[in-house]
Amino acid sequence: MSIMKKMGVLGPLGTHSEAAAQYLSRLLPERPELLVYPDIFAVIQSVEDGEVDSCLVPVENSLEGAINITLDTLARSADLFVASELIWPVHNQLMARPGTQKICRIYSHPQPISQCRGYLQQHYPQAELIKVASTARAAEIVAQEPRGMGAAAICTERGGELNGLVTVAKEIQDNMANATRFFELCRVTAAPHKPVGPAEKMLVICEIDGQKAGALYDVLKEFADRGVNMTRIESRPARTELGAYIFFFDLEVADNEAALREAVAAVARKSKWLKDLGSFPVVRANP
Ligand SMILES: O=C(O)C(=O)Cc1ccccc1
Repeated sequence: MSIMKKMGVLGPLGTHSEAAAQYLSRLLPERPELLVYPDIFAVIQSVEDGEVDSCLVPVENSLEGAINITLDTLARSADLFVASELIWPVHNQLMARPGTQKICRIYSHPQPISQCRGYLQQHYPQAELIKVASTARAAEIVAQEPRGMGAAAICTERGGELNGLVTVAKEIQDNMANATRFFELCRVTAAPHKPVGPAEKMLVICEIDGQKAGALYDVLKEFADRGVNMTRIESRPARTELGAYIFFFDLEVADNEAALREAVAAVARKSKWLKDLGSFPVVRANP
């Protein structure tokens, strides 16, 4: 009998992350059991600690940009690779306890609060916006608040329903093309599962000497000279000193394996350190 694989996600039940993980898990060779954690740092830690075999964490949203906690944790981790990327459409609902009259406090994860900024300014300009660890946690808090306090959550329909909330307004994100990229992360030391498709992208993280003129240009030139297409660049403070930065490069994997390998090796020589987080397939969800 094989032991069931485990996948960590941001909880409690009913988050966008859980919905995305349910979708991805159906495509995997072995469907994992989902385990929920209270914040993204704890989710990634659970893979590093071997409590779970993998995790699914958000990395970037089409309206709001990078999810810094994921990038910072990936930069510091020595032990993880990206097994797949999932592009997940995000639908935000405004939900409250039945009978809620005047909404004056709105809870959610920081990303949906930003994704719905236009709607909130138009309909609830006076409401206090309260950022919590996840959308499902927001629904839980609203369910526990005394009646008549005017609390609402921006959450998934399932997150609200699991907590007895009803929909006040549907699809309140400012742009209907709102999507989030998630990474499925696994431990390098664990046996990898069969990839869900051919490799499309590669993630490389490195620290470049911020004091040297043209240092970033020199690195980008290594990709450009070899015709390697960079699909994303992101930077985060290295957290060592002011002005030191870590760069995240998404590179396209095509029929360019040798060129890609050479470019990454050349960039490694120009970096303080470089980590190859692997080449991975991209799943575009159509739930
Ligand atoms: O809070 C959630 O539901 C999450 O899973 C985090 C999140 C928030 C917004 C977009 C994608 C993931």
